[in-house]
Amino acid sequence: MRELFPRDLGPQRDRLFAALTHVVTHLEEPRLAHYLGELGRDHRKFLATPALYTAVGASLLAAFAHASGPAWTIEAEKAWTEAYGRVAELMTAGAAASEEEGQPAWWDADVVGHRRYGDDLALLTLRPRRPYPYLAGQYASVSSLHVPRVWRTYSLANAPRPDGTLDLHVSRVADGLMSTALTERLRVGETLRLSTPGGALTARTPPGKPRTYIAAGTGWAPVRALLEEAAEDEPELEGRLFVVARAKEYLYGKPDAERFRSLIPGLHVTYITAAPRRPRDQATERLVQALRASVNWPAHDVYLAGPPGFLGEVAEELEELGTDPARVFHDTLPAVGRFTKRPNTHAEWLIEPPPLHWHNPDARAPREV
Ligand SMILES: NC(=O)C1=CN([C@@H]2O[C@H](COP(=O)(O)OP(=O)(O)OC[C@H]3O[C@@H](n4cnc5c(N)ncnc54)[C@H](O)[C@@H]3O)[C@@H](O)[C@H]2O)C=CC1
Repeated sequence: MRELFPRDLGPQRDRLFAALTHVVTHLEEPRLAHYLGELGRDHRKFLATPALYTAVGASLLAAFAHASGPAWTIEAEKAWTEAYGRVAELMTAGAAASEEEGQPAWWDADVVGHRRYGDDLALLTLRPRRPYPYLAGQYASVSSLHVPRVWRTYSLANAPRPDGTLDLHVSRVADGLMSTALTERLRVGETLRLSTPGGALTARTPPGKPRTYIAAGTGWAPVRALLEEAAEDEPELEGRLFVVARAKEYLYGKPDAERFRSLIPGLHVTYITAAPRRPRDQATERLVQALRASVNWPAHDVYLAGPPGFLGEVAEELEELGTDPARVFHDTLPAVGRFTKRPNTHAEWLIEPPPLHWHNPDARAPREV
C-alpha cells in the first residue's frame, strides 16, 4: 500500500493518530457513525477498497500488540478488534452509498484561469468535466500531479454558476508543497482532481435576521461565495462585512466587496489592514477594536473565515461582546505554515493536541445550529 501515500509520511502519521483519537473520544456520540460514513466517502479518492481496510486493520492491531507489550491484554485486543471492525464497516458503507448514488470517487477539473496577485496569492478558475454539486461556503479537497498523492482543502470562492466553473484562492504557505505548486507552477490547461465537497459554513440565517461576515486573508473565498449567493437570494438583508488583510496590497477582494455593497444596500463594509511596516497580526488588533465599536451583537449571526489562530481569537472576542456562541459559524482548519507547532512525541500530542492536519469532513461544521 506504500504507493498510495505521499513521500512524506509524517502528516499521515498525525492524521491516522488524530482519526483514531477522534474515534476513541467520540465513541458515545451518535454522530460518530455519520462522521465515519463521510470519511469513507472521502476515502474513495484514495482508492480504498474493502480488502485494504482488512489489511490495514490487521497491521494496526499487530502494531498495537507490538508497541503495547504486556498492556495488550485479551480484553484490549477484543475491544480494538471490534472497534476497528465497526469503523471499517461504517467507512465502507459510506463509500458504497456514495457509489450507489452515482457519485464519482473524484472530479477531474481543467484549469481555465490562473491569476497571480503579488508573490503569494493565486486565483484559480477550474472547469470540472462533470457537474460538481456543492453549496456556497463549502470547500473541496484538491490534488495535483505536481505533488502526487497529496490532498489539501481549499474553499470554493463562488456560488454555483450556470457554466459550472469554480474559483479557488490560494495563498502560498512557506514550505507548503501544494500551495507553492498551485501558485507558482500550475498552468492553464492542466488538470486538478477534486474530491467530494465538504464543510458546513453555509448560509443558515433565517430571513430578516441580521448577520456579520468576517474574512481574513483568503478566508475571503467562502465569504465571497456566501455573499454572491445572498446577493441573488436575499439582497434586502441587513448586515456588515469586515474584510481583513495583512496589508493594503493583499486586499484582493475589494473590487468584489464593492460590487456586493452595491447589490446589497443593507450591507455595511469595512476594510482592515495592518498599518504600513507593522506586523500582519496588527490587522487583527484593529479588527477587534472595530468589532468592539459595533453594536447589537446578540442579534447577529456571524460567519467567520480565516487563519486558524485568527478564528480562535475572533470567536472568543465575539462571545465576550455578547454574540451567541452557537450563532458563530466557522470551520475548524488545520494550522499551516508559521503557526504549525508539530508535537514530536505522543505524550506531547496528548497534553497539547495540535490542530488537526487532515481532511475531516465534520471539522468545518458550525459548533451548534
Ligand atoms: N473557511 C475558512 O475559514 C478559510 C480559511 N482559510 C485560511 O486562511 C488562511 C489564509 O492565509 P492568508 O491569506 O495567507 O492570511 P494571512 O496570513 O495574510 O492573514 C490574514 C490576517 O489574519 C490575521 N491572522 C493571521 N494569523 C493570525 C493569528 N495566529 N492570530 C490572529 N490573527 C491572525 C492577521 O490579521 C492577518 O493580517 C489559511 O490559514 C487558510 O487555511 C482560507 C480559506 C477559507
